[in-house]
Amino acid sequence: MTLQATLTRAMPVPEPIGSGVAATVADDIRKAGRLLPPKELEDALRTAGFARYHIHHPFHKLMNAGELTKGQMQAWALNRYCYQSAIPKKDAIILSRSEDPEFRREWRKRIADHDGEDGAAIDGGIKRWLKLAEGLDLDLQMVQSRRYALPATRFAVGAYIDLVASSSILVAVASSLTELFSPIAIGERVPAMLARYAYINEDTLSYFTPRLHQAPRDAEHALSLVTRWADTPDKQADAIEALLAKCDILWAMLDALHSAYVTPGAIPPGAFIPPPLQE
Ligand SMILES: O=C(O)c1cc(C(=O)O)c2c(n1)C(=O)C(=O)c1cc(C(=O)O)[nH]c1-2
Repeated sequence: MTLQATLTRAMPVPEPIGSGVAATVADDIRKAGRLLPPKELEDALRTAGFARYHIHHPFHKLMNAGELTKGQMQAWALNRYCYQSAIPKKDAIILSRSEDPEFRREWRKRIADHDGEDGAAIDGGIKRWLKLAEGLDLDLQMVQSRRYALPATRFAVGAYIDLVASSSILVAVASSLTELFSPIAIGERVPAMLARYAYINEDTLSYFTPRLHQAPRDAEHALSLVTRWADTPDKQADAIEALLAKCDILWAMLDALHSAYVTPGAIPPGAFIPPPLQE
């Protein structure tokens, strides 16, 4: 099935809700000291997380509206490579923190998804992301060096690594729950990119095809663990706050892109400079 066909069967997009709800739900749980039943915790995570998800960011809205220049699209791909390449490292940290072989067996699939398998015979997400970068005419060595990423991108990615390394394993796992929403983001982004940017084709976007089944598989696993492990009101609040912290990390990366590449004259010294006259 083509990527486009897969996406036409994608899930409906929920309406965003006020972010005030997201900000207070963890506090309310802590204050009330009432343990939510698993289904209510799941609903709270979904509602609070989606309200703060990067799908609502102005940079994503510009992208989906077909309003990014090619240089801005390149900046997005180059910066997001930093995130993509850090994902298997943060998953290795999470693996290393568990004593449970069953947990590790399931979680290590995430590393294979990004690093590839069978001596790289099966491409992983990192290689597929580079294919996207190549399709956007970026120099791959420049992308892989990560040297030209924005300072805030590097700080945001570092914050994700620090979060999973320094918190409880519950918080580390809960922080991955933005994956509940990534199929919605991909479902909007891919058809928009194919329709609105002449230089982008399905081959360039092949990164996203496996994500449409990997992300729901991973999110369901993480959600079942979080709803089981969060067995006190404080742990439930910790899980919600972890998801919101991760939303902030994703949001900060897009803030950085918007500030550097949409505002004229704001590219930080040393960061990627789009070639002139690219539209
Ligand atoms: O395209 C997106 O909007 C998007 C979002 C996210 C996310 O929400 O964290 C991930 C991805 N993609 C993705 O491709 C991916 O591999 C991934 C791993 C993780 C994670 O936190 O473990 N998030 C995401």
